[in-house]
Amino acid sequence: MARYELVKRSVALITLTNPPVNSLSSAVRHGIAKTMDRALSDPKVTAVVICGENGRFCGGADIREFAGPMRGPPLLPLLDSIEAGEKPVVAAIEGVALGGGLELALVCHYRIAHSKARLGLPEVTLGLLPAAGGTQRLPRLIGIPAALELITTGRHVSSQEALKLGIVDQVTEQNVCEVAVEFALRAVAKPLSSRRLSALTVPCPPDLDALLEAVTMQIQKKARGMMAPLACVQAVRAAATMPYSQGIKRESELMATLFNSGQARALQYCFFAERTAGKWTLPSGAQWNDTKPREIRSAAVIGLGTMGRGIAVSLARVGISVIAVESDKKLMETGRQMVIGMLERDAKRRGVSASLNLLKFTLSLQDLKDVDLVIEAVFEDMALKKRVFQELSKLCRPTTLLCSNTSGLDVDALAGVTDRPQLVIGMHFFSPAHVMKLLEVVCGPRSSSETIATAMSLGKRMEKVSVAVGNCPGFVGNRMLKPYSDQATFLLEEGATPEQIDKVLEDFGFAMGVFRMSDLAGLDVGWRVRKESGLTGPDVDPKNPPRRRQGRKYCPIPDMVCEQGRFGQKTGRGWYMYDKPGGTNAKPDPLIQNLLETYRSRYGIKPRNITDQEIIDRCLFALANEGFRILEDGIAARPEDIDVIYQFGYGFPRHRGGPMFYASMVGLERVLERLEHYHQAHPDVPHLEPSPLLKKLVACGSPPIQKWREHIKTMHSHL
Ligand SMILES: CCCCCCCCCCCCC[C@H](O)CC(=O)SCCNC(=O)CCNC(=O)[C@H](O)C(C)(C)COP(=O)(O)OP(=O)(O)OC[C@H]1O[C@@H](n2cnc3c(N)ncnc32)[C@H](O)[C@@H]1OP(=O)(O)O
Repeated sequence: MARYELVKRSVALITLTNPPVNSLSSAVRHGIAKTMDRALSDPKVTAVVICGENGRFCGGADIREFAGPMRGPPLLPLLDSIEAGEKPVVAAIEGVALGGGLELALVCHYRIAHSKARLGLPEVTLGLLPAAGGTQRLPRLIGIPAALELITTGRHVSSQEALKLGIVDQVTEQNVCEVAVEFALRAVAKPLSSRRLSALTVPCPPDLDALLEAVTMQIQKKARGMMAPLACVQAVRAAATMPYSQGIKRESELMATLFNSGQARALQYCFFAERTAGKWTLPSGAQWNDTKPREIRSAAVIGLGTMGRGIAVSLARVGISVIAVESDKKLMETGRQMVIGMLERDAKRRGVSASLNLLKFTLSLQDLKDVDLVIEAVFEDMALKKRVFQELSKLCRPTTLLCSNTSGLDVDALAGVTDRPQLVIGMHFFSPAHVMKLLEVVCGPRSSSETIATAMSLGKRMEKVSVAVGNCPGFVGNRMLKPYSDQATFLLEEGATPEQIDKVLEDFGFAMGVFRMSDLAGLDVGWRVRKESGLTGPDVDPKNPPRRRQGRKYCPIPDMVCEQGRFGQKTGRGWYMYDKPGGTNAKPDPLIQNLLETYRSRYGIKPRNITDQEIIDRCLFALANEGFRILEDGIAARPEDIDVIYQFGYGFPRHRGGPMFYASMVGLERVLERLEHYHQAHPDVPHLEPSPLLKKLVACGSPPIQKWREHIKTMHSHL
């Protein structure tokens, strides 16, 4: 796990060998301890270079080890002993030096980085802090303000920025090990005392308290409810105000409070969930690592509404030539200007030139005959989409992939009107598509494995987190949204207000509460869907009992809000009021309060005091319950996929893991008991009836989330 070689007769070259990222597992720590002892005790050795195999210095502590008992040499004393050694040690940083990897580099007396390397202390993103001396050494090296920013955000820096900040001593484009060995030879005669960071005094800004206060306030606003960034601030404060020996104790104490916290577990779960999500398998056995995706050089986007524009930008900025189609000249011109503006702003932010030459705008579908892939993003209307797919099927060459950006319609029905159902797939982007990281890849029963591989790989190329899901109304994300938002509107009937519910959900950590989100998305979208499905509007049978539709409970309040022309932010009124149409500053509206009071008195509902806990339980357990049904229906392959979708598509707080992880943390027995309780109180709400899978898991002793799949295995997969 650490290879030892003697090079240039007197330099010990220690290579970490733990692919893929050379993480500091117990075996690697053991290897470092052994090889360092050998180097320090061999009189032939005058200097040491530490590097990592396969072009990566070190990706930090082995995160998988955090879940079990700690074995092997502890990292902190091991690193302290490297720094204290009497022979110069040089870190040769290639690829990454992250977390414990950078902490290892910081105890080396010199650091040489390759020009393409990235460095950082990302522990905060895992709910932790850099607890192998990072919070004490980095401020001593680069000062409090810069260290505070890097440690509290977990941001990676390029080697060029690291050089400017003073983190590394030299950046090279050559072989970094060879450069480091030469450097080490030159360092042999030089004194080491000034190179031991723990012995340096911290350059302390005069306004330390004001700085720490400002950063704390920023964190409370941006990373609401998260413990780790605040603990990082306290650790850096210790570096500024205490000698190293005390600061390091404070660092360990703060780490101890974070280490076993639910937030750390959730964030580490998210780290692995995100990586697992891309690994799809079909019932046929075809899977992500044995199916070659097609190369996509050219694409077309049909429809230049909000979604189409964002999709066109996402494609063009990764070098794919795009033909954008609109049906009307005026709409096409507006779309063209918007896409060009978005692409230019995006390029400016990234410091690259905008790839405007890759864009073409047209009114004719005929222009699409030679593209590799088409993404349809027209209005959410099945008849219209079918017409488009029929035309595409006639026009495009037989090998062109046909994708739909539908947010919930039947992808297989679209496949059915084409001559190539195996090349049809859903690519469900989230709005705004050039910003949101999530892509649901909706696999129809006839989508071929090559088509799935191509859509997944295209998602990755567009820097999306892509999740393969099965085909059912609403797929995963929007299907789960219904029970969640239904609970919120039922709570309005019973006595809650939109602002109360939103505050509870936002305090839980959601980026936006359900009503604010609905105002942003536009209330008319759901209204149209409800009208089309006969839940509201003129087609509803007047004999239908009030507040019941299709044999179950129905809350007409959202329809009543829409009937008043209140469609959300775009009309300046929705669940809230805004300064103007398009405004974003939501204020409670007395008219909504009146509407709710009138509604309750019309139906004889006596409003009651609803607790925050009830709001959380009913909204989130209904959400997770549908997630269990999605798992048993085989629409998502694993709970991790659902959680990734909710985090990246619906603003679920990452430090809570996602709806399924949250349910597992609360305890499945409690989720089951609460659902049973609420279903008893509302027997006409089927979404509250506990799913068979939830019951089965509880009956099996509530296994950890990573084991749920074993209980779903026998069920049918729709992927
Ligand atoms: C009361 C009790 C008190 C107890 C106190 C206990 C004290 C314990 C003391 C600990 C000392 C602290 C040490 C340190 O401060 C803590 C850390 O270092 S935490 C780790 C910090 N590092 C990171 O966050 C980096 C994470 N990795 C990445 O960002 C990326 O993987 C990468 C390195 C940039 C590479 O990216 P890619 O090339 O895209 O590759 P992947 O991301 O797909 O990864 C490939 C593969 O590797 C797995 N992996 C990556 N990093 C780690 C890791 N650090 N540990 C384990 N595994 C890792 C990843 O999951 C992928 O696996 P695969 O999917 O292929 O199975």
